[in-house]
Amino acid sequence: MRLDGVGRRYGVSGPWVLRDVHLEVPARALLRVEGTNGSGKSTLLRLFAGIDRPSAGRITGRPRTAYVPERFPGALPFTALGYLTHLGRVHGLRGPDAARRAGEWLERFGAAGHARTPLANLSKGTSQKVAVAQALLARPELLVLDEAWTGLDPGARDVLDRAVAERIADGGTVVFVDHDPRRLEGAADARYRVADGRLLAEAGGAVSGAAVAAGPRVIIEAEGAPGSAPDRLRERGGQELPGAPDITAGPDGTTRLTVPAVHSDALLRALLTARPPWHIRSVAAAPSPATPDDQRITPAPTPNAPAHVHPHSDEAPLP
Ligand SMILES: Nc1ncnc2c1ncn2[C@@H]1O[C@H](COP(=O)(O)OP(=O)(O)OP(=O)(O)O)[C@@H](O)[C@H]1O
Repeated sequence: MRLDGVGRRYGVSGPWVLRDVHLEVPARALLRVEGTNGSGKSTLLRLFAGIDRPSAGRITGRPRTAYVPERFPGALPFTALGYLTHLGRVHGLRGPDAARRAGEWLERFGAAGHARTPLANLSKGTSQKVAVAQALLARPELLVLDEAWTGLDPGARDVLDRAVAERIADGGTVVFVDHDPRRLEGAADARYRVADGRLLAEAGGAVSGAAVAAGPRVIIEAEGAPGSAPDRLRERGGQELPGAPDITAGPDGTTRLTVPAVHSDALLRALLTARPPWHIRSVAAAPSPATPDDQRITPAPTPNAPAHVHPHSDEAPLP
């Protein structure tokens, strides 16, 4: 998708909230948008999402897009499952597929018990789970998240982190706004700031998703507790873990997970906080043509976390 000279103002003579935005949105990338309150982030995300039109310039090459708005219209006359099934059909899924995926996402977010609850009666957090699930249902090529983590419990926040990694591993692009600087910290391929109506590229971003995939990689050797068998992880191709690691058998019964370096912290966190937790044996830079030696960069346990972490009871188990 491409934005050429895009501007937006509300009303014919209102002030320009955004002006002269030029951006090529790459495939397979995570883009972060920052800015102070009222700077125009949500305005930009609504344009990305295709639910608003620019007042100037044009947007071309729109992929299949889904959007989690900053405020979810919760008073619609549906149950949670009915709403998600309906949205699945709107996104082009066949009836039975829509209902199945709707149920799976409610389950994944720990909200299956509210499948038959009317949207208007859901708690704020459960309502937010439904808002996020509707966007993930149809595996969009472009996923637009406007403060989508707000109100989610820690387990659901992890599920969303993993879903973001899955979309990117699947070749998609995710654009997100979040006021917490730790959200997906270090994982964004590019960072932008909206200020004074302009979209500015921040230093440290602007690396393409393809560059992340081809860039430095980290090998984690970990030992799974019974019940988190490596085979099950491998069957799923690691798609539900941060960074969608390649998973193979390591030495001495360990599991070897190879992941782009930018996702390694998130992956370590997911392993250490799994129920039951994984034991990290080693973390090493993957050999590359430039650095042929497999340099051990940290022995087990990792310096920032004990080898065994007793996970918070809200943490989601690994698949
Ligand atoms: N529908 C609208 N009609 C008129 N003005 C609007 C409308 N939507 C947004 N604005 C104005 O556009 C400006 C940018 O708003 P926007 O919601 O995009 O900011 P934001 O960066 O997302 O803010 P926040 O961090 O508080 O969510 C604000 O001055 C806001 O009042």
